[in-house]
Amino acid sequence: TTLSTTFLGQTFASPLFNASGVRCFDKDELNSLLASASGSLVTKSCTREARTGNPEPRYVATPLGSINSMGLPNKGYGYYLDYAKAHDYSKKPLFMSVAGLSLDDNIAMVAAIRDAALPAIVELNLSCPNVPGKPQIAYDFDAMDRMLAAVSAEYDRPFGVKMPPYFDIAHFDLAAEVLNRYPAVAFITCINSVGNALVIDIEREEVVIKPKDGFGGLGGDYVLPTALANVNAFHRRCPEKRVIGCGGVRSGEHIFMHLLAGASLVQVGTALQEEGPGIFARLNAELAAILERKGYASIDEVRGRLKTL
Ligand SMILES: O=C(O)c1[nH]c(=O)[nH]c(=O)c1Cl
Repeated sequence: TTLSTTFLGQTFASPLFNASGVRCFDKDELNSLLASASGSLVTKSCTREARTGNPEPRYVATPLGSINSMGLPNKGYGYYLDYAKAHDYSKKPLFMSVAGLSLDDNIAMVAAIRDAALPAIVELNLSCPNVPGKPQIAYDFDAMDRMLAAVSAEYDRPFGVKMPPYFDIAHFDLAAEVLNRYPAVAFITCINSVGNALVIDIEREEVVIKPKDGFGGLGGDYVLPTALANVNAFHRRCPEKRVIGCGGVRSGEHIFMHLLAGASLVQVGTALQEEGPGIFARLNAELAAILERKGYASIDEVRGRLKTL
C-alpha cells in the first residue's frame, strides 16, 4: 500500500501535515515539520505586518482537545515568503497560509507571493477567529464573495481557502455556491476551530484563557464529527474542487474517516501541538495498517467512498 498522492500537480509522500497555526510560527518550528514524516507543511497564517497576538494564556489543552485565542501572532508575510523562497520543494510541498486583516492586505500579500513565482500553495484563511472586533469573513457570504473576487483577480494561480465550520445545511449550500463561482479556488480546507467556545476551571472558578473573557476556538476530539460533516458537505457540493480535512485527528482511524468523507489531504492541529512532530510517523503507520487490513492499494481509492444507509 502507498500513502503517496498528488495534489495540485505536486507529489506528497504522505497526505498528512500540520494545521496552520500549529508548530509553524518560525523557521525553527517549520524546519522541525520539514524533518518530520509529514507529507507537507503550512506556515502560520500571516498578516502584512508582524503581530505579537493576544496576551497569554491564549492556548490551553484540555482532556478532550484545546481552546485558543492566539490573536494571529505571526512574523509578517515577508518572513514566510523568505522561508518559501529558500524552501527545497523536492523535499516536500509547502503551503503558505494568508490571513490579511483587510481585503487590501490580502491583495498586497498574494501579489507578492505571485511575483515570487514559487511552487508554494496559498491557503487563504477566511475563518480567522479571535481577532476581537473583526467579523469572521466566511460567516458573511457577501464579504467572502468580494474577497474571493478580488484575490482570484490578483492571484492568477490555483489557491485554497480555510473555512470555519458551518452547522446548517442552508449555510453549506450558500458557502458552496459562493466558492463554486471561483474556479481558481482549487481546494477547500475544512475546518478551522469551532469558534467562541468557553472552557471553565471549576477549582479556580475561572476561564482558562485570558483573551476575550475566555472565549476561544475549539479543537481536538470535540470537533471531529463536525469536521467530517464539513469535509463531506463541501466534497458533495464542489465536485470540481479538492477538500483538505482538518479537525479532530489523533489516530489513523480519524484520518481514514476524513478520507472516506472526501478529503485528499489531512491536517493535524491539537494532537500535533500536544504530541509534537513525531506524531506524523505514528499516524502514517496507523493509516498504512488500516489500508493494508482493508485491502486498499492507495489513499486515492478511499477518497469519498463513504456510504449512506
Ligand atoms: O487566533 C489565531 O491566531 C487563530 N486561531 C485559530 O484557531 N484559527 C485561526 O485561523 C487563527 Cl488566525
